Amino acid sequence: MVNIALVGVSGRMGLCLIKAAALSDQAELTVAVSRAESLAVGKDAGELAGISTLGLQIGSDLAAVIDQFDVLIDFTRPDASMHYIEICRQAGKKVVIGTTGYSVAQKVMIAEAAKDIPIVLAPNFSVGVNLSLKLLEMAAKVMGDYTDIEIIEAHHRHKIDAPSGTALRMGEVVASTLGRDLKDCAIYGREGETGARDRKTIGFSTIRAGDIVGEHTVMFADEGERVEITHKATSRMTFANGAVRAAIWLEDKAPGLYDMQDVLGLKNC
Ligand SMILES: NC(=O)C1=CN([C@@H]2O[C@H](COP(=O)(O)OP(=O)(O)OC[C@H]3O[C@@H](n4cnc5c(N)ncnc54)[C@H](OP(=O)(O)O)[C@@H]3O)[C@@H](O)[C@H]2O)C=CC1
Ligand SMILES: O=C(O)C1=N[C@H](C(=O)O)C[C@H](O)C1
Repeated sequence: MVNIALVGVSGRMGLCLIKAAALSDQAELTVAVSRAESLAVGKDAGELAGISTLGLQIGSDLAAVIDQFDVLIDFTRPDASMHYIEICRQAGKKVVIGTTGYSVAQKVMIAEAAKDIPIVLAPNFSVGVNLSLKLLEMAAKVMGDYTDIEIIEAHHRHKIDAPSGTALRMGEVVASTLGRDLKDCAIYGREGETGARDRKTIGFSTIRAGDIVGEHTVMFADEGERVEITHKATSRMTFANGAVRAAIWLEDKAPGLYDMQDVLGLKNC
């Protein structure tokens, strides 16, 4: 049994993660933490998530309960997450990170922490998106050099980062398959007199509307035909179940930086 700690429990993902951990027969939720100012502190984690009482009171200090878990799952905000990761690094605890929107410097700090502890970092924990990343490699190999590549993503109105972490990862996978660097070829939106399209660019378009859980399409467009690879998430439980699966997978892993492709065994497919 893997003992799991959750931070950011009152967030959209936090609430789903409480349910996913409670439903798992290989994991147990032993720690639930919110920001000190959160109204969730002191409540029962199960009641907060709208399931049965779990007998687990939500706290506000991860370091104080460091001996009570094996793996931390973090779906919060970049700055908060760096704080939680550092606490785990110092205590030798494993971490699953779903937070997106990190700066380049923050990503370097996560890679540094992974020299001391095992970390799974993934912008998307759904099986379908990780399968899509493999399909994108194939599509890029077959059509990428002669098609226009566009990535379109749609999310709910509360999302604070853009493009989504998943869209950026899709762009990185396509760019690296084609021997390009996403930094040099990404176009983040267009306006005004843009000129004709440069074939080597990868375009990103972002929609923020209503309660869309998460939708991604990558288009490989030629004259006369186009291929579109699309993933649509309709429930956040798909991400939460994937994160709990990653936490269980981490149990016997050595320090290092892993992703959901490692967890699903898709790396060498
Ligand atoms: N990898 C994946 O599969 C997925 C990743 N995500 C990512 O997970 C992250 C969280 O998403 P979501 O649950 O929708 O976001 P929410 O805004 O609903 O939740 C974030 C939670 O983080 C906690 N938090 C800690 N510090 C801060 C802070 N300084 N400001 C605000 N909140 C803080 C809060 O919980 P509390 O008060 O309890 O501490 C808050 O509720 C995002 O980066 C999102 O992109 C989302 C879905 C899937
Ligand atoms: O904020 C979200 O909601 C989501 N964020 C992740 C991302 O940025 O890719 C994954 C998912 O699409 C939902």
